Amino acid sequence: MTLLEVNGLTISFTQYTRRLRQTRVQVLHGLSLSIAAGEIVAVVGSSGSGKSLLAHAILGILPGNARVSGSLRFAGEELTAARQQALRGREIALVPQSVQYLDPLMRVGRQVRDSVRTGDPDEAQRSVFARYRLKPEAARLFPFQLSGGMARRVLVSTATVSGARLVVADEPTPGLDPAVVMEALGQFRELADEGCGVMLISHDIESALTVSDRVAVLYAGTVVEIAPAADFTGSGEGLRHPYTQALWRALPQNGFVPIRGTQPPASALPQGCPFAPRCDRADASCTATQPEERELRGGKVRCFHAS
Ligand SMILES: Nc1ncnc2c1ncn2[C@@H]1O[C@H](COP(=O)(O)OP(=O)(O)OP(=O)(O)O)[C@@H](O)[C@H]1O
Ligand code: NI
Repeated sequence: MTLLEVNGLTISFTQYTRRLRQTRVQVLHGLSLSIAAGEIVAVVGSSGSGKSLLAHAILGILPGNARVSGSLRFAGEELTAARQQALRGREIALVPQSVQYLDPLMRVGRQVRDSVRTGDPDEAQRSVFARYRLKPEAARLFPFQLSGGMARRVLVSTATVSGARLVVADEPTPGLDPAVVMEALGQFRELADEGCGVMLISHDIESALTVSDRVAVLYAGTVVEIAPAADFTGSGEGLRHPYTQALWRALPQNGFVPIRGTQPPASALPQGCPFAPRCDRADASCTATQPEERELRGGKVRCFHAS
């Protein structure tokens, strides 16, 4: 069953120039993806590609100056602002990037109990702490007293007790102990195996692949490819988009081949394909027009040349 459907999501911000003139900068462009119950979809892409904006749009927590178009559907019904508010922290939960999202002045046990939607909050908090190997005494700690690993467990506890059907996990802060990252990923896999849909936002394609079913690759504010995780193998010949292949080949075990150039900023996008300036296969059609998204070999791609 499709839990989440994002269709043609476009987001722009009003910005003021020095002379107080208003300009609009479009930061997400016609972004589409879906997540089924029981599935982990990794959303990967470099800094500034639009991952967090996508998450915030789904949760309905974009800043007030954002203008949004396109459609969001949850369990077959349109996600209006009112419905987002009703479902947030209940059917749709965010696992934020860091403990900074917890209330610094409230003991973490209380914060987890406050997220419980059905049943006895004390019992639910005790059992979720046991499930994630948090000692009962940890409930009395404040966020600043947690180690990185404990913090991740508390954050995932909050989402778990909420009974959410869709979990949107923004990547753990880079620099987190690899063992802690693997543990957090395992917890998301468990939630998906219990029937949740999980959006796993990550910089780190390699670790995300260990638990994901499909991967959506973001570049300069749009999805350039959606691929089954199994396509990330060998020299990447099963992948569809040159950027995805370049990301794959940039990994140490695949030869560390660097990608030349940088992702263009939202305020200075090229007219055609945003990846064209960095792409070996780009020709005149690529620099003239932005490719539409199309289906290819069980995935999706935005590239004229992919076959
Ligand atoms: N409130 C805002 N006003 C204007 N532009 C914004 C705002 N929030 C984000 N942006 C821009 O939107 C783009 C996407 O930002 P986003 O935070 O989604 O990136 P990201 O992929 O999550 O990056 P990171 O990996 O660094 O977290 C960036 O170019 C950013 O500058
Ligand atoms: Ni982000």
